[in-house]
Amino acid sequence: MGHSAAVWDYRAAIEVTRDWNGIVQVVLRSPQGASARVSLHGGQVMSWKNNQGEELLFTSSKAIFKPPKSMRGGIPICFPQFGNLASLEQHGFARNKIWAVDENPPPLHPNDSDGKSFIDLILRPSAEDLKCWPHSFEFRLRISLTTDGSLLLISRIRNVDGKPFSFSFAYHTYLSVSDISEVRIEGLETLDYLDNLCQRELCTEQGDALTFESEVDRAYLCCTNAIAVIDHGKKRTFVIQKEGLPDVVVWNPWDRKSKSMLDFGDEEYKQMLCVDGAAVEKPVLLRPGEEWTARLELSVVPSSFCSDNLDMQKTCF
Ligand SMILES: O=P(O)(O)OC[C@H]1O[C@@H](O)[C@H](O)[C@@H](O)[C@@H]1O
Repeated sequence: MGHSAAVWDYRAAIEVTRDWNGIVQVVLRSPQGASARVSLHGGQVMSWKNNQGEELLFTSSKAIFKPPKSMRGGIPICFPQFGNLASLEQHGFARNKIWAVDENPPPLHPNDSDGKSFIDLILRPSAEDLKCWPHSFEFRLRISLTTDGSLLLISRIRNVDGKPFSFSFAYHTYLSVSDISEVRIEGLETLDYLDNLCQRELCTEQGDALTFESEVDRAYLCCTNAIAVIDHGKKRTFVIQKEGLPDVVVWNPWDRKSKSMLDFGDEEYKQMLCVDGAAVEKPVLLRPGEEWTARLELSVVPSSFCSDNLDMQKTCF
């Protein structure tokens, strides 16, 4: 694979399996026992477990694991469209496609290589994709698990076309929580958001922290680079750090919408919360030959964690 074993032992850190549909899944492991499972279907992270083997991502008990639909849970990739605002299918086609493994990926940055297991997945448009979205691109998704069990997703999208194109994007992250009533998000206070439940009306977050007592479907704009999802029930905090992703989408379907989704249990809204690092408000414009990078790092710390520790730098002004 072109890497020295001291830096990265591909065979020791990665296991390749197949799911019920014969689709390749890749398991990354950290030396301390954390793991992440990634499917070539959608380039989707299906599972992320901490050193104690506890699952950190939500998967619906009614999830359908059959292409071409993406599975309800984990981290689907929304590209080249987020939501249903343009002509493509909801959240774009990337989450429904079979990605390829790059067997010879570019090496990790020397400062970034210590103990990480990683896999590079590639998506290029098929002839069918080009009919509905006529833009040639190469999407490289690097999924890494650090020694301490953090999950790092780096997307590199390159315009390999002769003309510019624009897109929107999200890491649609289904976090597993103890009970939604025990959860709060810090880092979104005072921010403007588009409320998808009110025709994308522009509102401003008023509370000290975001808590949940009904359906929420919002795109927070110009967010800080780090936010915290504090789960009092599990006494743990997800720290979400992002680069190149100005927006954060927060979604919980609550009871009524849950009942309308075939691949979601009626009560499962209590155990999940989607918090997506995203670029949705202003489409990303890529000129021929240009590349766009978006980085998301998810880690978990004990609940004594204080949000003062977060790097609250703005990503846009
Ligand atoms: O059912 P889907 O296509 O996976 O989408 C689920 C939800 O995804 C969220 O990110 C959107 O903001 C919601 O509007 C949407 O309902």
